[in-house]
Amino acid sequence: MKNVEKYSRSYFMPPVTSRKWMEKEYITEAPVWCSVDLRDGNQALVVPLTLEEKLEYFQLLVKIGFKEIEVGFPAASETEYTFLRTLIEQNLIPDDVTIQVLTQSRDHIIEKTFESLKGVNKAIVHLYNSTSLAQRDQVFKKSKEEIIDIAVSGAKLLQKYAAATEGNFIFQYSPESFTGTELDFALEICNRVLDVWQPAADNKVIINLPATVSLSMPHVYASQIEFMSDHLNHRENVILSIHPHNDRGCGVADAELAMLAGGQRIEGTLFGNGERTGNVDIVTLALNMFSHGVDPQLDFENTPEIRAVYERLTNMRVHERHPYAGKLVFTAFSGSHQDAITKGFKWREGKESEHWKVPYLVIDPMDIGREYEGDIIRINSQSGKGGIGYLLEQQYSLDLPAQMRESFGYNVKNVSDHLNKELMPHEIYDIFIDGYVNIKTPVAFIDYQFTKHDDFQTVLTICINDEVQEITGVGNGRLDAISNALQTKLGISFTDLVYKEHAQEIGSKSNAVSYIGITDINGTVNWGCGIDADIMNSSVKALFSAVNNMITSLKLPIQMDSSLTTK
Ligand SMILES: CC(=O)SCCNC(=O)CCNC(=O)[C@H](O)C(C)(C)COP(=O)(O)OP(=O)(O)OC[C@H]1O[C@@H](n2cnc3c(N)ncnc32)[C@H](O)[C@@H]1OP(=O)(O)O
Ligand SMILES: CC(C)C(=O)C(=O)O
Repeated sequence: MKNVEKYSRSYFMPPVTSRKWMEKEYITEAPVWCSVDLRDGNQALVVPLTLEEKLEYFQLLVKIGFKEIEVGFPAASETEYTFLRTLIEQNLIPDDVTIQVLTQSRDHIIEKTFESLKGVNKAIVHLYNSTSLAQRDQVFKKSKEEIIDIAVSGAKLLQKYAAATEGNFIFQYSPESFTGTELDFALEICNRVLDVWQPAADNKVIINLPATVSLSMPHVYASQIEFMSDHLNHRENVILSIHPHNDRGCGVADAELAMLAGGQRIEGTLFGNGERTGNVDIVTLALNMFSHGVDPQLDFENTPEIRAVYERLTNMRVHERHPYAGKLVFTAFSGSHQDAITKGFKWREGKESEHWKVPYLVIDPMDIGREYEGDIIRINSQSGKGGIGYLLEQQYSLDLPAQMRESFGYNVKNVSDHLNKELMPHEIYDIFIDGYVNIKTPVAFIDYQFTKHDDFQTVLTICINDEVQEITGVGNGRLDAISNALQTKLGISFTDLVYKEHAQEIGSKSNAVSYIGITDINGTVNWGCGIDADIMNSSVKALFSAVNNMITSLKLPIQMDSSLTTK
């Protein structure tokens, strides 16, 4: 790459080693979740949400189970202000939900923020100012002490306005651009704010350490969080919150490691909407926990519905590969994956109380509102017999013999390859019906009669080229008698009959399904299937289908025996 010398690492390692988080294996309990969809998410949209959209989105967040929701930046615009007033005046905030509002450290903005909160029962007031070296030098052009003054004066203003406003207020401070801030300075500014607020057991304060811009690998952020957690004043009365963004594609990893490192609360959004590459995705974080058997305390049992509401309101799209929620994330097109998944499902039958272990599926898609049909096995030229057979079985109650699945699987793949498209279940069904079921050309089955002495004797009525004929045969069973009649009278030969049958229940209809494979003179197995209300008819139709497929594929001339009688 040209210009690589332009870049270097612009984050700060903690002055002392902070790596205890490494010894922990996984997250054992849900953090306090705070949705910032309506603030950080909203401020990143091409067109921010309208009042009505914000109200609907708020209801969605409440339904999912968020107990803390940052509802906006009330001093930012009339919509933001009116939204908050609507929530309060129309009593739309459930008792167990605390709303949060964001403010800069400027007197008139804080004043307006408290004005917007009048009548609220309880709220978190979130104060921020930027602390990074880059912002101090380039944006604020202020010394460290002057930046601390902004934070401390804001902290005092929050106290002043809170004292003059009815309601319970929890204070939160964010050293914005924390990840670009020297750790000892970040610690100093947070401690100076804490010293103003004097948190207590019944008056805890939130310190939120954002990866406003993600600048490092996740282990660095985790060490930064652990350092802060270990050194903050009043730590026992501080709720340590984290707020990762996704600039390096590591938002989820940042959040997970930071939780191991002492983060008790997470600010993020649904599907990772938010500034630039977005905030951390709470759906992924919560379902990652769920996949480890830890209850995330949020309800994502219907992700397709949540995704639909989110997409409609934000006008953003959830990517097909988005963890858990993307349209294709549980879908296997490839043969070996389909084979393992379908075998995994079979293996699990009767063992539903055991932990989930189906290969390739981190969780059971059904647990989050996905469907087995259409969501898991889909067919194209990369697919194999396992998946194709599974679809026929699940959707059409057709349980092909193993060897037939293989042969049919190659046929279906070829069709998909030549058409260069995915095949829907009904198309696969049509290929099966057209190619294997009750095949009537060149030889159509019409009727049979049997008599039994030592052997079975049959008089078989068939039709070739619109001519109805009767032929006879003898065998040690009914099917054997028919098979012999066809071979001797039509001048064809085959061996090794493979046979399978089962009942097919579709709706109120019940049919017998038979599958027959015959081996031709070249050693190739030719398959046929018969479907009929009567089981014997289904077997005979299966045999005729297999024979017809063999005649067609070998281009055999049918030689009628002179002893045939024409009806
Ligand atoms: C990382 C984040 O997501 S932080 C949240 C960002 N979100 C938003 O900004 C969305 C809502 N914001 C707004 O609508 C507007 O910015 C308002 C209404 C808050 C303020 O508007 P304005 O005063 O017109 O403009 P603006 O935000 O550009 O103000 C910049 C000024 O505030 C100062 N400033 C910026 N942030 C802060 C802060 N947190 N505390 C104190 N001062 C600040 C800047 O240094 C600058 O000062 P200057 O005028 O002396 O140069
Ligand atoms: C206001 C702060 C927490 C923020 O949104 C960020 O730093 O990304």
